Amino acid sequence: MEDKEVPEVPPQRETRSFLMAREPSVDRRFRPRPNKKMRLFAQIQESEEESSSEYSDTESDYKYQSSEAHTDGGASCATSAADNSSVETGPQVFLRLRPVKDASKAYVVSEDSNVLITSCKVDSTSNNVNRMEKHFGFTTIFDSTVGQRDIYDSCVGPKILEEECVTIMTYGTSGSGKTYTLLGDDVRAGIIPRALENIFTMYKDMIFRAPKLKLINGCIVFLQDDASLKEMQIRKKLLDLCPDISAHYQRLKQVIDGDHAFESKSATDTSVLVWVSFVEIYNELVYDLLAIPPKQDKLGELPRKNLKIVGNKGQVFIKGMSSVFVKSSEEALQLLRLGQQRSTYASTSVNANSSRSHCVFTVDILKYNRSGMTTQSSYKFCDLAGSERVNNTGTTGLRLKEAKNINTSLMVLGRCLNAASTVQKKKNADIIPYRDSKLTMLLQAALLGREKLAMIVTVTPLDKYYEENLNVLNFASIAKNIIFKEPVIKQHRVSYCGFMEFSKMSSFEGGDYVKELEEENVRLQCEVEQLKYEHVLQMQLLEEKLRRELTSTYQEIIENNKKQYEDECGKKLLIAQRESDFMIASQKRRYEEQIEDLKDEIEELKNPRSDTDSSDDANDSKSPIEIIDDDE
Ligand SMILES: Nc1ncnc2c1ncn2[C@@H]1O[C@H](COP(=O)(O)OP(=O)(O)OP(=O)(O)O)[C@@H](O)[C@H]1O
Repeated sequence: MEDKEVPEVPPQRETRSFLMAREPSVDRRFRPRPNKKMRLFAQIQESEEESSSEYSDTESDYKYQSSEAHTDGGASCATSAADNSSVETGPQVFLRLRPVKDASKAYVVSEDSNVLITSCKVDSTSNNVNRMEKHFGFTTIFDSTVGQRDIYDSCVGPKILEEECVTIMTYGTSGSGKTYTLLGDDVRAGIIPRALENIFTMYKDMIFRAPKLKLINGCIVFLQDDASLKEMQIRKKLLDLCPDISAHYQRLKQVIDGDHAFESKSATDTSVLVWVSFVEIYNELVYDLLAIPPKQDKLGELPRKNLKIVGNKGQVFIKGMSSVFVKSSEEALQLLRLGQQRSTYASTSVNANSSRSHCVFTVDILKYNRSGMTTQSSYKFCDLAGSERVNNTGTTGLRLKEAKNINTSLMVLGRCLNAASTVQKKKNADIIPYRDSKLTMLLQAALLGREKLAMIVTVTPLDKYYEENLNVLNFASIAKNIIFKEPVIKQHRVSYCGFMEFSKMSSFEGGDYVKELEEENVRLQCEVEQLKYEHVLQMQLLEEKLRRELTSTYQEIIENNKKQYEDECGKKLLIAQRESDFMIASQKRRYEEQIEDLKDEIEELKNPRSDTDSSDDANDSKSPIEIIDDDE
């Protein structure tokens, strides 16, 4: 059908928009192939040479190092394309359908799982073109029954094994499962935790324990002892800020180990250093999600500094971005969680926990070989914020501003992909407009075909999202049509003359032995540095322990004294109480006696003595006893 409708060389081709469904179908299997494939890289290179200093925000103090040898620890920074292959490559575009109740019948997956056929059965689109049956081709389509393990094995696993520079992005409408695909949940680990586990298992025996090499402003730099120590301190500070995920990590690891059998590499002549960074692009501003907060500021309250994306001679980097040295997948995951806590989420009408920013988590792997060659491979995991309808969803205020920024940057991404896929057709190719948004500036290496690009498109197969899904699918089909004829650079290579001074050594007799000794010396120096650092840490821990012990001893003494004092006081109180009871009792007795006396007195007063006497006399007279007075 397309063969007839699309002329091979259209006289005036309409600029395609990823926002509009393409007419009539976009399945590239049925479309005519251009006779000549584009040499995208060459054209871009040319345009970039002209404009490498044009960025509005590229005031960089970065100096691109030439390929000549540096003597002071610098690199001969010849980014090499030695691993180039001259085959045509393009982005891999996968489709993942989210499991939903009452899935729409408008989406049908072809038997070979490569083509999605859409046709509007219900009246969920106003656009007649959208009602037509359309075919969208993908590298692979994962229906809602496909789990996280298979997604990883198809989309990411092979790329980790190939040790290339890869950008993996998730794209889709809000709530369709982009973040779920990348991160997963407590039990269903996503792509990133699996990739980290894969990387650290693969390089298990090669992981270098001290940060001696670092990617600074796009170049691999050898760190002197003090700089290396500083990196260790930064790393410790950040890890201290991270949430404790040990239980969660153990659960995830168990799941991942059950799902995959990652293999370890054994290369005794290579050391591997792993660094991670995490940024978000929120309202067209770039924020570092792994920045150390200024002192006394709590998490969440830190004043966020907007960072600049800098480009220079094909290298893209974020000026001042934190890159953290990690020794295990757990540490990397801890930092990922920390960044996640700091990134911008909000509740929207379609997702209670919607990402309001584009997040890019990068894992840089630096490999130092005994030969003096250092290579770098990077994995960028990019969680794009969901495209949203803003017109009739009642979105207002900050959410509206966010949604507009998200949609604009996604539109620029669509334009870049469109430019990349059409540039082959025009003699004077359009420059890919990657400078029109922060997102595309950051991802330019992938957009220009210098790094591999894998896109996982997520779709919620419900009737109500039909039109939005068509936009997403059109976007995906544009990406799927890109062909990079120019080879993808698999790894950036750097030779470290200042580090090892191999060139000097090789001219001596027995140079190999000296080389080995020299290398051993560097290794030992690093170990000493590591031990020093661990010693400082141990001292700190010891001091802390001692303080705790002293505190508990003194607390015990204080408690004992208090108890003793209370006992004494109790005794004294008892004695005083007894004394006072005794006093009261004796006083009472005295008063009672006095009362008795007084009563007697009263009695006496009531019955005076005279009466008594007369009565006595009367009694006497009556008495039969006669008193004889002897004296008389
Ligand atoms: N394949 C899936 N299987 C199970 N649950 C899923 C799947 N995809 C998405 N979900 C669930 O759907 C919800 C929304 O997913 P998620 O947050 O990943 O969407 P999103 O595309 O990142 O959205 P936003 O762009 O708004 O951030 C989550 O609760 C997630 O667990």
